[in-house]
Amino acid sequence: MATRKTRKQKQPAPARPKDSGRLQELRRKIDAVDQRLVRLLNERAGLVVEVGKTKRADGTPIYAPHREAEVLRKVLSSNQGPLSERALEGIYRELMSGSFALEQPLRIGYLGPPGSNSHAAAVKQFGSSVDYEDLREISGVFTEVRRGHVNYGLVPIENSLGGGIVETLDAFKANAQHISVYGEVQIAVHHALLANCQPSQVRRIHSKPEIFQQCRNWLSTQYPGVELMPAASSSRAAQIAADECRKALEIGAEPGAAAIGTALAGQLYGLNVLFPRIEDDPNNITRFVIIARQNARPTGDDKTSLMFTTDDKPGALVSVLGVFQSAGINLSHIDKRPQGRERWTYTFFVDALGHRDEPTMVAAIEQAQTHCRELIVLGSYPRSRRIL
Ligand SMILES: C=C(O[C@@H]1C=C(C(=O)O)C=C[C@H]1O)C(=O)O
Repeated sequence: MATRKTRKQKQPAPARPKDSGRLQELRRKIDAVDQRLVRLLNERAGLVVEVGKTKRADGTPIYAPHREAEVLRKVLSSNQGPLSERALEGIYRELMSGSFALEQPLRIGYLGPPGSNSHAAAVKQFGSSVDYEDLREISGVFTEVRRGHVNYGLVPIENSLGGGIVETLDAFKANAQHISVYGEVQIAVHHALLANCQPSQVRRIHSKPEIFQQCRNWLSTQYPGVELMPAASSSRAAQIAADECRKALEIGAEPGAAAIGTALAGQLYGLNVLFPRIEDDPNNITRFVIIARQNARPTGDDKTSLMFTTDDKPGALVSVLGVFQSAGINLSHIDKRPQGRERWTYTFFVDALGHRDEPTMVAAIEQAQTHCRELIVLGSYPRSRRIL
């Protein structure tokens, strides 16, 4: 008996709508513009190579935040659209990242492992043409910058909801003589609950203590009795939770471990997003500082970070702050940490608007010093007004 072959009828491929003549013409024009853009980008790159030679000859730092601020200001002010400022800034940041590779490859240290908020901030600031080194502790970022193993470091300094990041402030106390604040970066931060179980099975949540703080209301409503486990970073927390889940599954137990971190950390370490955006404030912003072994030049719109310990007498702090008030210098940030040697004495951290080379700032710092046991200028750097 002849078997009937069920031959699949070859279906004709669905007809792709033909690009209209208008679309083809527009794309031809885009291709021509791209050719011109590539030539122009390489003309710019050729100049950057020359800048790099000059810098290497006279020892000028490769990364120049004052110049980047100027480039961005000029570019954005000449933009007449329809490209948005955000899009243009993104393109220029990546372009300037490419410049580093042409001048001298840069190595940036951040609080890792990959997938942390520090990682996101570093990539937004320095782009994809630099090398990154993920470090395990904030203090490690300071050490590696100090030792010259990385050119620059990026560390969180404060969060709009939770306030100062104590490890960073303490690391400044330990390294102030050797490290400068060289720049600042602000990023919008979103936290996700990451796990490999059902929401009702979560028993333990790992994260950085500051992140628990930023999700405090959400956690107390959704997970009142759950164990909160501190980790060095949110991405480290995701690694730990993923390991615990794996081990629980191996012995047939319920995987009750979760982490609060970025959705990217979930992807990297194999955890699902149970709940996205669990931060109590949807406009949650973290400010990071770039640390270096050199000082940044003035741009006309700068900040100066100061660290000081006052004399132990009534009104000492008011006297220091009063100096800046009298000089008409605005203060944008104040924080404090226990000084460490004597009980109930504090080290204060203040950001003042202006550059340390400006005469009014020079005079104010000199005057403030007379009210302090010790005052150290941590650095002056371009003020960042944008949230990346
Ligand atoms: C080219 C330079 O080096 C770097 C790259 C820049 C650029 O591509 O425009 C700007 C500042 C520097 O961080 C420079 O200093 O001018």
